[in-house]
This record gives sequence, structure tokens and C-alpha cells, in this order.
Amino acid sequence: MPLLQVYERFRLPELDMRDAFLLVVAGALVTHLIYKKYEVQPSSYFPTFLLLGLTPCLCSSFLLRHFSSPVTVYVLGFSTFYASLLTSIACYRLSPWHPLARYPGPVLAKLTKFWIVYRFYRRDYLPNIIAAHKKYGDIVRMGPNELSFVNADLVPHLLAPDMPKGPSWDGRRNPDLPASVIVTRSSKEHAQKRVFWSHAFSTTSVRDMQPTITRRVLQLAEELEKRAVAKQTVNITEWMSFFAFDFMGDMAFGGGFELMRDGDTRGLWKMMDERVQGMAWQMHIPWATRMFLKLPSKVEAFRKFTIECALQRMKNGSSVKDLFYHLHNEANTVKRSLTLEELVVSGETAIVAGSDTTSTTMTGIWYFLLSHPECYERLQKEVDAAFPHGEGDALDPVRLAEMKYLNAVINEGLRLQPAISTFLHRAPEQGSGGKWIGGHFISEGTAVNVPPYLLHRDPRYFSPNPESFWPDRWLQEESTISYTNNSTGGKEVKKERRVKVITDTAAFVPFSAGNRNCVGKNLALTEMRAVIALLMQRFEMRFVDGYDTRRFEESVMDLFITKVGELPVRLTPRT
Ligand code: HEM
Repeated sequence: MPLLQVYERFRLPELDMRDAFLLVVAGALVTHLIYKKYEVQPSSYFPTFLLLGLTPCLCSSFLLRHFSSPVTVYVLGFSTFYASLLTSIACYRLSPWHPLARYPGPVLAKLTKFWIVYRFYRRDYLPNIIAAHKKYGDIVRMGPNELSFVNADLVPHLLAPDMPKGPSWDGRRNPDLPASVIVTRSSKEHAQKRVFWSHAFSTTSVRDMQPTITRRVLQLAEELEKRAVAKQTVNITEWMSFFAFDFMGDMAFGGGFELMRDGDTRGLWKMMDERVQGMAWQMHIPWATRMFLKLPSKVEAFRKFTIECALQRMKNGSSVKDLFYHLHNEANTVKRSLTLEELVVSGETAIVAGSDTTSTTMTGIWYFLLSHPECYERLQKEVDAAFPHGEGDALDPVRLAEMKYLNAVINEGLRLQPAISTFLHRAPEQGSGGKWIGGHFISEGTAVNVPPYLLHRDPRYFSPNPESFWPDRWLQEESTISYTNNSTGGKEVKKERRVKVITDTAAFVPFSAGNRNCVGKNLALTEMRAVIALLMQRFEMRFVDGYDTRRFEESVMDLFITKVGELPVRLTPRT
């Protein structure tokens, strides 16, 4: 019995059974205190082993003289330890002493992060956060240490330079690899990395990318034309995705993705999809990331593919000033260039951040236009007026940027279906001690969150009809609304009145805000304008016969990135 011998040898003080159990409970309470004070991350294996392995083991040893079997001792000791630890954590989180005690929220959300994990796993976080804000107001506790804010006045402070990315972003990166710009939490490091990206997506650089955009948009139109002529149904979701993926492949690695030409024969799109789905819930338990990465998944397969692309791009070079050109510092604009590993994670980031977001947004815009034929027609007229028949393709970026209705349609699509719907996640800088935001003290261990979807549909910021697709809200200052008045003895009278249109751009954050906003915004807008205008110019588009639009609406999911289901349409070439 080696443990008994150890016990004998070191002659642990003898405690009666009650005191021995109390000691185990005390060990659990001290462990909780240490966790709270020092924020020991479970990914720090040694301290975790000391606190969660050695402590219960040592405390349980005082029970050895009371039971004949050491197995019984350690099962009882460990169970008591963990039950006490979890009870202590739960009581503290629900207690009036917790720093976020005064904020209302769902009880399970206050208790554990596993509530958010479960909601993302079930893909119903969006309806839950909507319901929570409706019930509790503008500021809701959506996690043990997390507050969600729906208040446009506070957005600039919540997304300020001194509010770097929150802890959930640690769950979106591989801790064994360099952090790409989007997951870098330290402000200093983020600024160093952002320089490369800012060069890559400056107005001049996006202009340099124009030939690639033009080539890919024309290719998209040609592929769709083949299907239109063959009278095939086209899943526009798939084609927007293939386009965005091929284009980001060009940008990040000088090409190599040919989904529009070959289809998804290598399963690249599926790989990305699986990655997005897994990350959606894993990111909320960042301490488990390392463990998840050990499991076989498409994340690794996707990584291998991007390494191949990066090596190929380095070997072949490129005639185009792509993202790689800037990140590899081929123009010598910054002091150092990125290492191969940094280049690979950056390329991966560009593909994940730049393709799903753009394609989901464009698919959403097509859905809104097709379900509002009057808007479709008006946009087509604007395209035809700007690019008259026979005078070339609707691809001139300068003219497209000036088209008022086109840009209003894009804004309205971004408003109603933001690519990141519920999670602009931030926390005070480590070592800052915390930050006051609009009378609320956000301590260092607290994360804050801004859900664009909720801001975008809030009648205080977008009115009238915040839930409706109405591009004119971006163009008009006043509008006429109809209402019924039954004050005259119960008889309903239809009336109209002029109202001020509220379009509060402070609440419009599809690309986020502050110095960690979307660095690819200009590129995304340039791409989207070109795709929408050219397809409008070339085709008549409509839903397939008998299509029930609820199918699309029900397919929209918040997987951190918004994902949409199939959108089957029929295209007819315009003569
Ligand atoms: C419609 C298209 C797009 C939307 C709606 C979108 C949205 C966003 C949002 C909301 C963020 C900020 C996340 C946060 O604050 O936590 C972001 C960041 C970012 N986006 Fe986009 N994005 C789009 C297209 C693109 C494109 C085409 C690229 C090109 C590679 C790109 C690259 C990035 C990068 C690198 C970041 C991180 C920036 C940083 O942390 O400094 N995005 N995007």
C-alpha cells in the first residue's frame, strides 16, 4: 500500500473524519480564491495540475485512516473537492458580491460559460440574446463575467483602442502558432501587425487589386450564363461563396482556388464550413482550445492546404500586388517581413475573414432584392442608367461607388443581416486595472460584447420599420407612414403622416468600429458593388417557382459568422 506508507512516513496529523472532510472543502475554497485572484488558465498545465490534481489528492490523504480502501478515499475526496469547488464558484457568481451582480441576465448565463457554448452548439444564440435584451434592457449579463451592450452612445467606448479583443478570441487561435492580427489581444502587438494589413487594404492597394476583381466577377457572370442558358436552377449561396473563396485565394496566395471552374472537388469549402461551425462554440471555452486541436478535424486539413498555398506563392511570385506581397513586405514599406508561419496564419485569416463574410452578405442582398421586386427594378434601372446597354460592363469602381441606390441597398443588406451578428467582443487591456464606460466599471476580468444585429434593428436608431428591407432609409430624411385611427367612435380610418427617418450611423457597425474594425472593408465593398451591378446588368433573376421565402429566413444561423442556407434562383440572360 504505497500511499499508506507515504502517509505513515510523513505522519500527517490525525484528523477525525468530519475535520478531514472539512479540510477537503477548505482546499476547494482556497483553490477557488487562487483561481479568482490569479486567473490561472487551464491551458497553463502545471499550475492547473497543482490546483486541480495535487490539492485534492493531498487533502484527501487525511481520509486514509478512516477507510480501508484508498480507492474509496480518493473517489470520496475528489468528489467532495470538486463538488465544493463548483458550489463555491456557482454561489459566488450568483452572489451580491460578484462585480456584475447588479446586471440582470439569464440565470444559467450568469452561472456558466457552458450556457453560451450550448446555445452556439444548438445554433440558437441569436434568438436567446434578442429575448434577453427584450426582457432585461440595454445591458445584460450574458456570461459569468460578460456584459452585452445595446446602446449606440457607448459603442465608441466599448470598441475603443484601449479595449482590445476579449478572451473568447483566444479560443479562435492555435496557442502553438503565431497569432494573426484578428486574434491578437495586446494592443501594442495588434498595432504592429495591423500596419501590414493597412498597407494591403489601403485605397491604392485595393485599386491595384481591381484587375483581379474584374477577372473574377466576369468569370462568375460567364459561369452563371452557362447555367442560365441551360435553364438550370442556380444556388446563389454556393456561387457567391465560390466567387468569394476564389477571389480571396487570389488575394491571399496569388491564386490556386478554382471553385467556380471546378466546383468544390477538394472539399475546401466544406473544410471551411466545418471550421466555422466548430469554432462558433469552442471559442467560448478558450482554455479547451489546445485539447480540441488535438482531435482530428478539418482545421488541420485546412491549415495543410494553406501551407501548400503559401509555399507555392513564395516559389512562384506574383505579378499582382496581392495580400502576400504586402505581408511579405515585397515593397519594403515596413521594417520587417513576416515569417512563413505568420504568413500562413495571415493567409488563413484573410480567407476566413474575407470570404464567408462577403459571400453571406451578398447572398442576403440577393434574397432581400428578390423578395422586394420594386427595389430590384429600381436598382436595375440605376445600373442601366450608369452603364447604358452596349457601353461596357458595370465594373467601373469609381462609378459604382457613386451609385446612390446600389450603396443604399448594400448598407441595408449589411444592416439587416450583418456577417457578424452577435459578437464584437472586447475586454480592458491586461494590466490596465479596468475602464469606466458610461457609468459602468468594466474590471479587467470582465468582457463586453456589442451585438450588431440588435443595434441594427433597434427602432431608436433605425426608424420607421427597422425590421424591413427599405434602402430608402439611407437616402431620405423624411417618409410617409400609414396608420389606422379608430378614435372616431370605433370606426377605423386609414391615415398618413410624415415622419423623420432615423438612420443613426453610430449604431451601424457591420464592419465593427475603432482601430480593430474590418481592415478589408474597402475591398469587400468594391467586390460586392461589382458582383451585384454586373449580375443585374447581365441577368433577370427570380426565385424558383413556388419558392417559400421562409426557407431562407429559417436557414440564417449565427455561427459567430452568419451562415445562410440555399437560395435557389432562375437566371435569364438580358438581351
Ligand atoms: C461584407 C464583408 C465583411 C464584413 C461584414 C466584415 C466584418 C468584419 C468585422 C465585424 C470585423 C471586426 C471584428 C471585431 O471587431 O471583433 C472584421 C475584422 C477583420 N476583417 Fe472583415 N469583414 C468583411 C470582409 C473582409 C474582407 C474582404 C477581408 C479581407 C481579407 C477582411 C479582413 C478582416 C480582418 C483581417 C479583420 C481583423 C482586423 C483587426 O483585427 O485589426 N474582412 N471584419
